[in-house]
Amino acid sequence: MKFNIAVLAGDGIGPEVTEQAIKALDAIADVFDHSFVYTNALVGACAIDQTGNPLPDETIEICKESDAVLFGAIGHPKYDNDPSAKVRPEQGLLKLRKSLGLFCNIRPVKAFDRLIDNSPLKREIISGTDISIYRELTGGIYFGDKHLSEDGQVATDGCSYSVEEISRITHLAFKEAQNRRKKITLVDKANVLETSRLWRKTVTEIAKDYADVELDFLFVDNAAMQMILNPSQFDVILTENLFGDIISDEASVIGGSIGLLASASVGSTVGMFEPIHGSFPQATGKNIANPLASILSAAMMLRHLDLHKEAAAIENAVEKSLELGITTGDINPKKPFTTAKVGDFIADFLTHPEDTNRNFKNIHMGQSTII
Ligand SMILES: NC(=O)C1=CN([C@@H]2O[C@H](COP(=O)(O)OP(=O)(O)OC[C@H]3O[C@@H](n4cnc5c(N)ncnc54)[C@H](O)[C@@H]3O)[C@@H](O)[C@H]2O)C=CC1
Ligand SMILES: CC(C)CC(=O)C(=O)O
Ligand SMILES: [Mg+2]
Repeated sequence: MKFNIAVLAGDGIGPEVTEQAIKALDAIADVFDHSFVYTNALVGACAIDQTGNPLPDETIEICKESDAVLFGAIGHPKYDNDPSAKVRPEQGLLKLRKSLGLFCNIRPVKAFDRLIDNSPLKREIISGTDISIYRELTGGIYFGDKHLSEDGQVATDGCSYSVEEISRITHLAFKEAQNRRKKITLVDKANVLETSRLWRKTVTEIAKDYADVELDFLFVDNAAMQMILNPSQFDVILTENLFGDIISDEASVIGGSIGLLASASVGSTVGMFEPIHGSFPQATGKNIANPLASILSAAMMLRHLDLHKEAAAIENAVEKSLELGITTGDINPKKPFTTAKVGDFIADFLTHPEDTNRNFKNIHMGQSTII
């Protein structure tokens, strides 16, 4: 089958990790006789540099006309270090999510068996952890009215949620829980925030339609602690935009590195598939960033396109790279492989899964493998 994929590689390590995901997709196309047609488009700091706009209209059009969007990362220190910058790369990502109606961001968090001892958390604490975080993505404080007083002394960010915004992601989260261990934890701050109280009320109402799913509530401060103390208690976590952003970076410690955490952003139109990490500016161009989050995001994209065998093949290849230690320095500091070599291994394993000797030979060929 033929699929049109919009590729928004973005800034920093975005292009390097996205290139590895495309190697994996090309290998899948070979093995399963598909055709992926890629259209590159600008977003973020590189889009500002070239057009003055972090999200050119053309990018939105390309995404809307595609079957799926593969996103890298955006962000650049020249904006992070300039609080008065009027145009920022992050505005491009937020507007993109809004324009494509991507209200639901799904972030799976797993303790990979092979990596359990890489986590700073104890084996007995993280063992068996398998969480699906449902983060609301197009509402809340990231999208509220912003204001800075004329004298620059007071800044305001508004946070609002409607019943409709809460309901649509809540239904998706309950359906996911029905296919998993049938438990949802709503993470909020309902002891303080009006928006959180609306979340509790709305989610409690909707829960009546899903009698087989257990619903519980946790304040976000306690949830942050529970994520470290006892993460395997969680099945599906449902939460608003800001809390989901923070708690999922925290949860990445369980897997051993944020460089492993993939995500799917879905909603009313085309889906977008993106690692949860940012542009990791310190690593730009160094060939050291972990590409597995991007590769696993491509696997989530394939699942969304109903290509389940293909997605499983990528996940299996990632497991193999972890098993053999063909991984970057964040999880393999003693003998790190480069970003590109990890991508080469995954692609080669996908096309020749029975021939580990060949896979090894391929990644040891050419320029030095180990940094
Ligand atoms: N979705 C996106 O495009 C996001 C963009 N950002 C932007 O990225 C820029 C940098 O932000 P930071 O807060 O430093 O977050 P970041 O996620 O880029 O990096 C934080 C730390 O995570 C680790 N890390 C991240 N990606 C990794 C990878 N692939 N392999 C190995 N280690 C990895 C590194 O230790 C890094 O110092 C900022 O401009 C920010 O606004 C931040 C988060 C998400
Ligand atoms: C840069 C933000 C807009 C995005 C972010 O941190 C995220 O989606 O995880
Ligand atoms: Mg984030």
